Amino acid sequence: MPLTATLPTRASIVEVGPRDGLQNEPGRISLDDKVDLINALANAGVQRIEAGAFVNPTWVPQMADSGDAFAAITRKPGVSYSALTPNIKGFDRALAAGADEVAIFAAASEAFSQKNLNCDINTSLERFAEVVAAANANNIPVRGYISCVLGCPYSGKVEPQTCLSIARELLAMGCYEVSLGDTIGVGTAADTQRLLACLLNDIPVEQLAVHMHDTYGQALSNILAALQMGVHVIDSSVAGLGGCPYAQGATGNVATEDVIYLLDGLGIDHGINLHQLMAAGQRICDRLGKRNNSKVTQAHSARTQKIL
Ligand SMILES: CC(C)(COP(=O)([O-])OP(=O)([O-])OC[C@H]1O[C@@H](n2cnc3c(N)ncnc32)[C@H](O)[C@@H]1OP(=O)([O-])[O-])[C@@H](O)C(=O)NCCC(=O)NCCSC(=O)C[C@@](C)(O)CC(=O)[O-]
Repeated sequence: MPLTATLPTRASIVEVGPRDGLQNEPGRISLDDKVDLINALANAGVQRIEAGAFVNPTWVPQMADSGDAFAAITRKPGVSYSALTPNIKGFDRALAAGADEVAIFAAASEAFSQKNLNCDINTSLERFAEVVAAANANNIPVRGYISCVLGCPYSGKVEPQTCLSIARELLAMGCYEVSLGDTIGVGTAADTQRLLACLLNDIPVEQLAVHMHDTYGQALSNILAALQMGVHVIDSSVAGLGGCPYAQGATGNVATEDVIYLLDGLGIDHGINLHQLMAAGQRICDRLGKRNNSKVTQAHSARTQKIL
């Protein structure tokens, strides 16, 4: 059977570069650069953009100006601009900023929960339930994340069953979708299949997304494994920006440009203009003075000696 026969015909990208990407940048990022990146992503056709995080600013200083970023972007009709909200204080800030959607983020390991949220998993879920109730009251959709689904930087192996029970709780409290994060990019396609096989016993595929970091170079094969199992919402970060401040050595998410190239090759619709996306990714890398981690952009610029 041809590979494409088993795949979805359309996929949706959740662009996390302005949040997951920039949160890990060591240097200062100007508000103008952030806003320019978010606008450029929307203009390239990205319809779901995680534009900031209303977390404790002493924990993640790069996200401290998220309210200013939301105020300064040019909102494109049809685009959802979302933000991370770890607690009710974060939700109130997101609401005031006009976020279209918020995201709560649990971990599949106690050790990571403590490092990332300063509390255990149960306490984090109690806080999230408050956020979801407030979001429901304001008609704001809530996305749930689970970090460390394929391994934890502090405690190692994570069982699919643990992820399933947290996913069930996030959905039961009112999340419309759960994004499965391989936060440290250690999983392989076989691990991804095992995890999804467990979750799909109980959760409709429409409620799952994958969020693959590329530390071990496995992200695209993990995404292909997920597509083969019907998952069609994929988180990615332009130019492969990022990492996780609480997972030392973890590199960025899979580059959005590389996911788009894969989807194009598989004949899966996505609605994003690859050239505009590459230009947006290169511009933020130039401004940050860092290497572009998109293999597609690297190949393209080696061939043409320029972007665009
Ligand atoms: C959960 C907390 C807030 C607990 O942080 P805490 O320090 O335990 O909070 P607290 O309740 O004890 O409050 C301490 C101070 O922080 C303030 N505060 C408290 N909350 C907020 C807020 N929302 N916004 C602004 N200020 C806040 C609060 O008002 C107080 O201020 P003070 O009285 O001292 O002046 C903290 O641990 C935190 O912000 N964690 C988030 C860390 C983070 O952003 N990590 C990266 C994102 S997760 C990730 O990258 C994984 C993901 C999603 O991408 C998926 C994947 O890759 O797998």
